[in-house]
Amino acid sequence: MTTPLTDSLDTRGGRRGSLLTRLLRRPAGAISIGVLALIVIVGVLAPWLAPYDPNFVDLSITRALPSAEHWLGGDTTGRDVASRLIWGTQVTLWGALVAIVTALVLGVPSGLAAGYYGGKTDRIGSWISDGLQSIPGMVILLIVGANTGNNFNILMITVGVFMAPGYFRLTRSTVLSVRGEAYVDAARVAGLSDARIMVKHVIKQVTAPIVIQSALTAGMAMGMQAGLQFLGIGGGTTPGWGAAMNEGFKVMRTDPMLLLWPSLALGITIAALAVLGSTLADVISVKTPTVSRRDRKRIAAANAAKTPAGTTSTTGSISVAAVDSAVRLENLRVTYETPDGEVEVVHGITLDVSPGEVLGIVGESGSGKSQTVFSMLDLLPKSGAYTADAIWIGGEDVTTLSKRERAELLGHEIGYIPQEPMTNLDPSYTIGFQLTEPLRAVHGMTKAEARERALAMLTRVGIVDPARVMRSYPHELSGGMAQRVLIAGAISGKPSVLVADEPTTALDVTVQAEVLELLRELQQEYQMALIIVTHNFGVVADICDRVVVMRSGSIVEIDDVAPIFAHAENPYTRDLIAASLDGAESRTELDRLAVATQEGPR
Ligand SMILES: Nc1ncnc2c1ncn2[C@@H]1O[C@H](COP(=O)(O)OP(=O)(O)OP(=O)(O)O)[C@@H](O)[C@H]1O
Repeated sequence: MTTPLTDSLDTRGGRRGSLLTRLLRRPAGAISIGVLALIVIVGVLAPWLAPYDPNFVDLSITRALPSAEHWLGGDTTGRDVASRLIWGTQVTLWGALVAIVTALVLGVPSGLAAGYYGGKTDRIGSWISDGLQSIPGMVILLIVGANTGNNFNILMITVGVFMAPGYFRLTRSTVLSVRGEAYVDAARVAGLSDARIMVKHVIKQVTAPIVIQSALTAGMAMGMQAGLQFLGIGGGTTPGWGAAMNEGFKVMRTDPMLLLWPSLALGITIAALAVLGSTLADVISVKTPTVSRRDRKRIAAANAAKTPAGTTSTTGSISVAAVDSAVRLENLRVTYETPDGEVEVVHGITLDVSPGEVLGIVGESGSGKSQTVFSMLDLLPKSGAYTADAIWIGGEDVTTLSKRERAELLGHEIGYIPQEPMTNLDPSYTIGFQLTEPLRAVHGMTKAEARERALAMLTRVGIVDPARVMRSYPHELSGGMAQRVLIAGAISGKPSVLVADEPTTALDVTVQAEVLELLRELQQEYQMALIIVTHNFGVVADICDRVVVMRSGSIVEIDDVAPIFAHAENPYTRDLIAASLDGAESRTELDRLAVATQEGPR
């Protein structure tokens, strides 16, 4: 049976032009960009625009007033003020660029590593960053200046070093928030390497705050540079604006214009950078795509619907030989480091899944279902750890493999379908990119091959207009469509085991039935072993061959579905069945609802 598509494209939002276009639409953005563009043009074209050599002395124009030959007059030693100001633009911009590039090169990669890897990397990075911030920068600059003959470039690199902690902290905190996003875990599950995830899914989120920070940092770097030159450090023969301010300051009473021109140039540039920074912040935050309110409500309602309960005991079952199992866990234990010490949350469970079998892992919230599958996928968070006598996947004990070899199984041997489809898709990329990226990076397909496979998979999971969906962003899809997209992604690598963690919990009731039907069809078509984590015995009744019942980190019962429903041995299983089926729509009821939805007006 083919699965009809009942979800519709939600076309809210969409693209609103490039960043530059959106900036230019705002008066503050247009003015600041215009001013800065003019300053950059003056700086770059200084050799052609400046009418005189900035250091050429013509005593006849000493303290001369503005004239047709010397637009801003002459300074106290007979040099052309306009030429020095124009060359000063180039020097000031260059100094700011050196400082920003230094700060970026030091701060961003270290912030990325600290946020992404955490642990020791984070601690060391944070110590260095805090240490740098506690050192009085000006004292170090004076020492560096004294020891390098006031070398301008070295001084600006030093300024950049002291600005690096700003980038480090910004990048680290942005990465920490992105790192927890489900779509980053989804990218790992799809088999992408850390480096690729960092480049494609993390750096993109960090770019916007860094651009804003750079606009503000440029102003600060110019201010520091001018301050140093004002103190007579790092000026040399280079006529920077700060050096010009120093000279003007000395004759402020008699020739105030000599102080006014460089101060104006510096003030206008820093103000334009500050305005650009805040407009950028506005524009970028407006653009960020988000999950629609309807989908947020749906996800929140589904999460709230989960119910708790409580008991213990441990059992295991081996139905086939290890090498013949699609998956077999032997004596799996999962522990977490907590402030109160180590806590064991899965207590030595043993279970197996045969090729082509659908196994349900059922239990109340907190019973250890997710920890069990995360251990299987090697995706426990950093504070968690597992031990097992063996974990067999595809006839191989994967506990003997390295972390990297384990990661290579993801996307190839094991596919994963998450609980909340929306949060598992990166809002910054089109569906097409997110489907083709693992196919190209993990399966080595060409762009065309990956696109063809992705289109075929989308068609297979019941998406009626796959080309259009490929061009869409996640926020343009409904929850059901997003889940179909994730299913398409999970099976596109043709895994032999598919793990689905509460795949229907976040979906509308009518869509739940369709998605379960689709999973069953795909499992039979591809002859995959399907492990389905659920708290709902209704799902078990619909789709599973065998069921593992978990409670408080232990298995209380394992059996085929029919005998479990007919005469479950454990009272907890019987309670769970009663609780799940009471008030939950039966398969027939779900089918009836789905048919009514397809037939009736939408
Ligand atoms: N990061 C963590 N630190 C400490 N304990 C944790 C952590 N994550 C999970 N646990 C504990 O592990 C136990 C099992 O959690 P698990 O997520 O496997 O439950 P579950 O059965 O999948 O429930 P749910 O259906 O709510 O996801 C719970 O008691 C939970 O509190």
